[in-house]
Amino acid sequence: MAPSSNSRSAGAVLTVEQMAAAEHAAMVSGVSEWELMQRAGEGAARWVARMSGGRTVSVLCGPGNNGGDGYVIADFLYRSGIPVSVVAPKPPATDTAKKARETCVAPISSDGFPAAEVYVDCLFGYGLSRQVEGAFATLLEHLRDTTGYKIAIDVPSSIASDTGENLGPSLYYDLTIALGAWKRAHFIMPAMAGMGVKRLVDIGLDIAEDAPVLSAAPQIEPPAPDSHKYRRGLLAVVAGEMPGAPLLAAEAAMRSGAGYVKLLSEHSHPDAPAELVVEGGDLAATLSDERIAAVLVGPGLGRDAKARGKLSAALDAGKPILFDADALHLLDPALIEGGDTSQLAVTPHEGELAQLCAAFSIEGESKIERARALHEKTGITVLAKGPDSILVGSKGVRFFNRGPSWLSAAGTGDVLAGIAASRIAVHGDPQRALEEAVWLHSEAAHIAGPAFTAGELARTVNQALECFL
Ligand SMILES: NC(=O)C1=CN([C@@H]2O[C@H](COP(=O)(O)OP(=O)(O)OC[C@H]3O[C@@H](n4cnc5c(N)ncnc54)[C@H](O)[C@@H]3O)[C@@H](O)[C@H]2O)[C@@H](O)CC1
Ligand SMILES: [K+]
Repeated sequence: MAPSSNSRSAGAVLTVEQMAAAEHAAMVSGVSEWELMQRAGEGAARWVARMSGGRTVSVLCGPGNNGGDGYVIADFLYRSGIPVSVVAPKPPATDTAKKARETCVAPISSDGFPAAEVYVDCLFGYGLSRQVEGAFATLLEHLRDTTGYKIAIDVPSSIASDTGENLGPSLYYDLTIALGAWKRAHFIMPAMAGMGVKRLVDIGLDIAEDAPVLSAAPQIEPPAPDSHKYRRGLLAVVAGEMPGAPLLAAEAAMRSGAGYVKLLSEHSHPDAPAELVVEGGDLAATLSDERIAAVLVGPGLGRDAKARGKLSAALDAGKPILFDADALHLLDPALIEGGDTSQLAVTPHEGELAQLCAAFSIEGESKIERARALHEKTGITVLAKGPDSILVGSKGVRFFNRGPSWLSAAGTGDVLAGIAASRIAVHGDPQRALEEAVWLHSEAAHIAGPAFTAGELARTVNQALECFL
């Protein structure tokens, strides 16, 4: 029953089409759908058994193979001595689910909603294709209103796997057990917020290595023993009209690994910390310093002709650049034409991503499609940030788990930009830097506790670094 050891499904985040193709490939290679369902059902049942701790379990089964998994789970639990029953408003519609029901020794009823302490939702998986109605909707409403421990198998039964769209009664689960591979909905808001803890059951699928994946925690290298401030990375933060945002970014950057952070500004900054070097003068001349390893431009920049001139000077310097905030409203095809875009990165939120897509004539139905199209058209590494961040670069697509919701505060985007730019200055790899930045930002928020300010968050990043050394 155990999947083969050369399974390559770990971390992949698939569409329904990719999932069906992976399962089809397994069947072509000689693994039957029944065998896959056994692996999925038994793997999920082991989690359910562990979480139920002897409490009564009710399994809700739908007509497709998600329901089939439900019968396998119920059968496994029953044979393990756990008190379990099944509710299935309709009989199975697939041969494999029929076989699972015929094999299941747990008691099965077609109506009612049994009182239980643990509920396992197997009404619909990635085959959900329309609004949930009738008896299935009634079951989900009961499930929503009960106080029991709720487990979704593969995906919550009213959530569309590719888009995260809600197609029925909306409810919160304590645990969601993905089967074979993650689906996009597992990392799309607001669907992700209703899934509770997420776990993945490997069923031995062989998945293309370039498939999008869930980001794994980075390993951050401490400075080499012979490091000095320039070798550790000199970051230039280009300031503009508003002083606060670049200062926040610089505060975070100083605590994210760069050996030296300079604020390039024509204003005086009496509030700047003593460790931050503030440098005026001609921007193009200053940026020509070959010791500068990376440039951050955008926070507090402004959006007028002068700001555009600064953007242009930064691009002419030919360094790795991170563009954020106002810079994302100024970037266009003419500005980047002829440059090496592989060393450029952007960190747009939803609105800024829409702005970039308009500027670069890009269409896409979802955030991932827009981010991917922007990267493919420009070569720029794109972190579409938010509670459901998606990173697209030359190494492919990375999804992330949700960070603390306390991050929804003014200035936290400037902190993220500072961290990411600092990491670029350290090693020069924009995709790796952005991935590290998402983790550091999120971990810093955990450390900072509730209701932190952006400044407090920026001053916590060095503590977050310690978690990844
Ligand atoms: N195909 C495979 O090889 C495997 C599939 N597995 C399971 O199979 C699931 C996918 O199975 P299916 O493709 O059969 O799909 P589902 O079980 O998700 O449900 C699809 C069935 O429900 C019907 N349906 C869709 N939306 C409906 C709605 N709103 N109201 C009423 N009926 C609706 C469809 O017509 C179809 O009969 C996965 O999520 C996973 O749980 C696992 O057993 C692993 C192996
Ligand atoms: K389900």
